[in-house]
Amino acid sequence: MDSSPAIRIAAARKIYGSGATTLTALDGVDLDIRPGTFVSIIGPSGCGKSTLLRLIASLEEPDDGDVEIFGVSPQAACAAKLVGFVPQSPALLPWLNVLQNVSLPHKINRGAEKRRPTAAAAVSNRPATDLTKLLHDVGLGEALHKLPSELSGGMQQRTAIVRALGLQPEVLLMDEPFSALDEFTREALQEQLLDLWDEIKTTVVFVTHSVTEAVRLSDTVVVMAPKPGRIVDVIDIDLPRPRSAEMIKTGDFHHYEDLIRDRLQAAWRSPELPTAA
Ligand SMILES: Nc1ncnc2c1ncn2[C@@H]1O[C@H](COP(=O)(O)OP(=O)(O)OP(=O)(O)O)[C@@H](O)[C@H]1O
Repeated sequence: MDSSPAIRIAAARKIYGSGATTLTALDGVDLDIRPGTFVSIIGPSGCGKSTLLRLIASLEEPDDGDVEIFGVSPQAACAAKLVGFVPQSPALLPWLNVLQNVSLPHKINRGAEKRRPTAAAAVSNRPATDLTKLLHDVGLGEALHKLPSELSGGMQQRTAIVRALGLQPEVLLMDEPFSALDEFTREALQEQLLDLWDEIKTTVVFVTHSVTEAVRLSDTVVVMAPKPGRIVDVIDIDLPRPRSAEMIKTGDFHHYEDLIRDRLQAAWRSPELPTAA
């Protein structure tokens, strides 16, 4: 079996500003993510989680080190629509209804499949996405023809997730997608995301501040620390799937929550490291 990673990050470094205002947002970040796994990134505010996601999404370039997606640069992977992105706020087009919003990327990116690198084409080979079915699966069957202004925050975020999945990205990047939602909506969306992921089995990189969310969703939780932004722990979550809301109450689940909280506290307390200018 091919064990090449879906995402390979090697010695990545990202610096903002210059002179007295230099800030090392990421330093010495190494991370390999296996295809089809669900990886969460957690860490104190300002530790570089979003920056890391932006490097993978080719929205930023590292100042040093390498990022590869299925063996090609993030730019090439994005051109081939290998990468889907769900931002913190759903950013739907207000004049299009739900179905039109989720169909739009598909319409403007016909032919992207042909630009897929061989490594990704080998793992994809999926039938075309039935967007209407996906919308029904996430409980938006009654809302297909509604405008974003007629939707709740949770419905808008579900629309954004289906939109990102429409092009069948091999890598789905999610930057705190549920952070603005109440706890019950958040739990419901976690469940729907897990159901979708179970069906689609894409590689997911998910930024969150919630320990419970990270444990429930992930195969692996990456813990980061600030100053400079760096990875301090990579914890595999060895819990069976499917992970129902009931599992959150079990001792095994609490064990992982406690472990990650301990590592996060250590990350908060970790001393600032000197970085090469
Ligand atoms: N475009 C930019 N210009 C200058 N500094 C930036 C820029 N983007 C991020 N930073 C800084 O880089 C550091 C890492 O930011 P980043 O947004 O990646 O952190 P984060 O872990 O995602 O934070 P949060 O959890 O608060 O969203 C922060 O100190 C931030 O102020």
